[in-house]
Amino acid sequence: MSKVLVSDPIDQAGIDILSQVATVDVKTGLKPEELVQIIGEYDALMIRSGTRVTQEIIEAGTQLKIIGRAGVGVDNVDVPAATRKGIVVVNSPEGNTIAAAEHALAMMLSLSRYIPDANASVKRGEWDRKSFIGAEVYKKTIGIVGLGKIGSHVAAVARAMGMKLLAFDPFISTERAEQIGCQLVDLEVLIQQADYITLHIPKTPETTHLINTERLAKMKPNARIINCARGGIIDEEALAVALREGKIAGAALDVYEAEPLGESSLKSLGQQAILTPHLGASTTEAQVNVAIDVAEQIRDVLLGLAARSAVNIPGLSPDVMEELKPYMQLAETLGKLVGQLAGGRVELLNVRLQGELATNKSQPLVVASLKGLLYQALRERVNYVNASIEAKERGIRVIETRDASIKDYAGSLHLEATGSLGTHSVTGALFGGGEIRLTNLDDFPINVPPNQHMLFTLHRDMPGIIGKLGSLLGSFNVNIASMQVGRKIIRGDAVMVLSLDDPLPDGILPEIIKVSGIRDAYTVTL
Ligand SMILES: NC(=O)c1ccc[n+]([C@@H]2O[C@H](COP(=O)([O-])OP(=O)(O)OC[C@H]3O[C@@H](n4cnc5c(N)ncnc54)[C@H](O)[C@@H]3O)[C@@H](O)[C@H]2O)c1
Ligand SMILES: O=C(O)CC[C@@H](O)C(=O)O
Repeated sequence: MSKVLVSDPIDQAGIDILSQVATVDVKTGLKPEELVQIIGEYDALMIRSGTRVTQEIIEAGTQLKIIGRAGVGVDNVDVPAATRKGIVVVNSPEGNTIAAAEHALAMMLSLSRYIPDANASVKRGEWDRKSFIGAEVYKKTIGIVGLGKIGSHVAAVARAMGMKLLAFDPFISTERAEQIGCQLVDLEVLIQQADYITLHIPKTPETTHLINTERLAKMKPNARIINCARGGIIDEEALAVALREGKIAGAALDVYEAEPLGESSLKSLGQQAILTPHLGASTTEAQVNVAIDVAEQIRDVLLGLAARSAVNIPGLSPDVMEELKPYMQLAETLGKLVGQLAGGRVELLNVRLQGELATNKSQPLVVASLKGLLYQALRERVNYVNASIEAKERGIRVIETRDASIKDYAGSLHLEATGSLGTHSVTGALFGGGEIRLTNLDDFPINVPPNQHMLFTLHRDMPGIIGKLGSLLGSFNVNIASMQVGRKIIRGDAVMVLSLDDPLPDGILPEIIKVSGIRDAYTVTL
């Protein structure tokens, strides 16, 4: 019989499902070294946010087939390490949506009416009605940063409470925002106009310290900010200073840069700060939802079936998967690339299967392309199961075409996306050993393997440009790993594709565009 280790507190409903097919050991509060010691016995590991599943634990898990995260965020799992070992990582993308949204709303009302402090004062035996004069949310402006599942539910409730709704989400169409009743605005506008700012975004390099000293300084003095998303999106030190100096009126946090929250200047603040210990998902309903959702997937995988919400491996039957896997990776890579070239707000994605590939089933490749396209917005929350629904909800129109007559390579995949930066296209094929090659960019022939950090320029094919760009990158200490020019005619328009060893530093892109002959430049992280 299979063995499952449950290393965080999980609702009994989940344990009951696992027990149908496995021996279940519940061992919570294990130290990392203890987990490393015992994980080798188990076929599956089920966790919440308390267990950090590091590469070391994954390496020691020689029998592991699946890691189940009873919740949304898989930021406590080394997903690339699990993927390398063929371990499926599953989550529950929606099980705690309502719980987290309601916690954010509860925080907003608690901040407005000083409920935690008023409650404490009565319990101390006081009857102080003067110190807790609150503010109404009715007719106030709420600024929602991140209009995904949780942000949308917050919007619906806030709207019903008579609030004016602003939202910032660079990956959501204006139409979708309007459907939800939100006016889509720039982050800076939201920051300056909102009375309440609530964050519902993933933590990514772009969102880390999104709320910093400068942005806090631009908020209204009566502004109140709520973070029930991820710690580190707000710079906690900067927030404590802004609250202490009265630059903003209040903050409610459920998540922290380091959890549990240790020494922190936030703790010494008065009623303008409300702190909860990562309780967003802590409702009976949400815990039952996520436990069932994830336990069912662990059970299915242990029975040899597909998982419905795998973060890293699609829920296709093994034979289809085996055949399509290299092309799925190609599609995902091209999706990531074209999504960034077209700008976040993609409206249209055209997926064309070419040559021999045209005879294949297109649906898995379309899904993989969408998963890549949405990765920047949704990170680990987008998977092969929800990619199509997420795209639909974001108003992304998908067109699938096939052209068996295009035979530049045995089989190739062409993606064209239209977004806020215009229309861009990229084609890719698989070379010997399944190696991915980018073979065309915006109709210019190229032949380059994808790289984690890439720079693309559109320029006039004339002497000196390559040298100038190389020197400029050198002056910013950026090392070029490889460079290729694609052109249709000599001294006409051309594209340059550079693979870089390092990410491009902030502020360099405008400098690149200033180089005489360069018309446009795009940076991409794969
Ligand atoms: N406190 C808790 O216990 C708890 C519980 C559940 C979820 N969460 C967290 O809440 C957050 C939102 O979850 P969700 O289920 O709504 O996710 P979601 O994927 O449905 O929505 C996230 C939204 O953020 C947008 N986004 C991405 N990058 C952005 C950026 N740079 N600027 C603005 N918007 C951006 C995306 O387009 C998307 O619409 C996540 O961080 C999740 O981990 C916390
Ligand atoms: O397990 C928890 O309670 C945290 C849940 C939440 O942060 C999530 O990512 O789903």
